[in-house]
Amino acid sequence: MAELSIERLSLSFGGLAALSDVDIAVPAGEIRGIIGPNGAGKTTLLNVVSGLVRPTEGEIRLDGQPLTRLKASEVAARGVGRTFQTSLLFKGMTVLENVMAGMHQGLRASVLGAAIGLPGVLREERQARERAREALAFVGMLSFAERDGASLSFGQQRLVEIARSLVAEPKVLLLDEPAVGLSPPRVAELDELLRRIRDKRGITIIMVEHVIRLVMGVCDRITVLNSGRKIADGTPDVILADPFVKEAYLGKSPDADRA
Ligand SMILES: Nc1ncnc2c1ncn2[C@@H]1O[C@H](COP(=O)(O)OP(=O)(O)OP(=O)(O)O)[C@@H](O)[C@H]1O
Repeated sequence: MAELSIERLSLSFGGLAALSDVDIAVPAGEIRGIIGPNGAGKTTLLNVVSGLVRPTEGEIRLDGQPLTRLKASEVAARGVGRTFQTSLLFKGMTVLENVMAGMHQGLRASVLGAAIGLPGVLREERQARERAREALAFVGMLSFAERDGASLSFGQQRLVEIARSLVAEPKVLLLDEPAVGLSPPRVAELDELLRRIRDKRGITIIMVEHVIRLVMGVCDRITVLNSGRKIADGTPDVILADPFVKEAYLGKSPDADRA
């Protein structure tokens, strides 16, 4: 299990401070929620951690090793996985192939090698398939393996996207609004899936989410951002009782009771 620390992180877009001096320490094996009103900087935070955007200042460390100046592919190779707020699966590819696309470079090369019939790679390709099938079973989507990825509902695609991130065997998984498009019973299943990802796979989870019932139910701790600043950090009970949080987020946001 791995710990992730974010230290004094700041990022400005032109004159706008999207993140200001943000400190977040996520211990190994924790499920951490990141909440805040629209435009608070939550997705920007995930973009900086995953190496898609360079911070103006600050440091990000995985088990003490700096990630801050690495490219996104290098951050992924160190063990930081990611799903996106609105991403869709590749069209014209089956669900299984979509999951296989999440594997590391070496395995992807062998999948390509198998496609053009290179000797010696067929066994590896079978193993890659097996791993992808196992990840699909883990998220409860194995029966969709041979369907076209684009034919799935948005919520189902989000689950497949989680499977795709799992085949890379991340140490830390960043999830951007994984509950979007899920009905309440599916949200309850996602709650259970997140716990299994942590408990069975030993993955630390950092989740940006607006569905408050999910965040309060599954997260060990919650960090609240508002206008790029951290305004609170604590257990769900502490966050629910915090008057600043109520005012900045829970009281005002139409999303607060969306679940
Ligand atoms: N590439 C960019 N260029 C300029 N400004 C940006 C860029 N990305 C984000 N911003 C701005 O940074 C601020 C934080 O945006 P961000 O998307 O991180 O918020 P968020 O908390 O994820 O919001 P939401 O809940 O709506 O997804 C916003 O004011 C946004 O307009």
